[in-house]
Amino acid sequence: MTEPVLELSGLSKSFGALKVTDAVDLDLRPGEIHALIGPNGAGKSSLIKLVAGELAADAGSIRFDGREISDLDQIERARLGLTRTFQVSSLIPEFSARGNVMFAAQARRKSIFGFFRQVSRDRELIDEAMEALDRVGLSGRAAVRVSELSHGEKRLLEIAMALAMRPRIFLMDEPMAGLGQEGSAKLIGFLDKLRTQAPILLIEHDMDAVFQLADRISVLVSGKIIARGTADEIRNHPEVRTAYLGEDAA
Ligand SMILES: Nc1ncnc2c1ncn2[C@@H]1O[C@H](COP(=O)(O)OP(=O)(O)OP(=O)(O)O)[C@@H](O)[C@H]1O
Repeated sequence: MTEPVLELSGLSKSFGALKVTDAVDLDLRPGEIHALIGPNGAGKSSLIKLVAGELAADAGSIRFDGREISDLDQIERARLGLTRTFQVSSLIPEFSARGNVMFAAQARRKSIFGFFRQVSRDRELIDEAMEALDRVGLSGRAAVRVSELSHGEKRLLEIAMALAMRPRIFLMDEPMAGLGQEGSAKLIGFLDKLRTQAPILLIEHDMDAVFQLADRISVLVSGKIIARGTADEIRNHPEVRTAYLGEDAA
């Protein structure tokens, strides 16, 4: 079997008395989409933050490309290609779509951000940004200010920014949120192709998207993985139907 790119074992994190991550084992293999689902407050975002280095684990290990990375900070992990997809809230509204992607491309080069004027003259960064925008179908909107983009376009821009970071894996926290039917369908098609570039750990509440995309699904409840399997296995899993899918599974 192919070696996992990311491997978590016994990962644990508490906030005071609240165990948000409880001895979690999880891996991500090349080419796959591994979805992490669970009710609100189950600890999904916290798990992604632990992997990205935004939170420090209390116990357990995180191996990336076979290397233990628990001691590395967020920036060091980003340099290895382990980054969380940018959030709409982290976009710079007064800059163009292209300007935002250029920032991401520059961050990858480890420079401290510096002045945007300098960045904007860098031909290579412009080309990289345009290529990433083109991949998500936004090249026609490159010069448009972020504040003038639609919500769906902003979500695609986050992915373009992630692409510019040249990640080894994608960590995505609810990429479908706020997208209409058309936007979701477009993004599902895109993520389906994106997995061949880098595997995706996907947190998503849109179960149609999860069932369409995920090779494996892990179900997190109160910080613990209670089930793992293919879409069919999870759909028919009695404990998952009760704990999470509820009436949707009926
Ligand atoms: N920094 C923090 N300090 C204290 N408690 C926190 C902190 N971050 C998260 N929590 C708590 O940890 C629990 C898990 O939160 P988390 O955001 O990881 O859940 P989630 O599964 O992503 O939820 P949702 O689906 O609603 O986004 C929640 O009860 C939350 O209030």
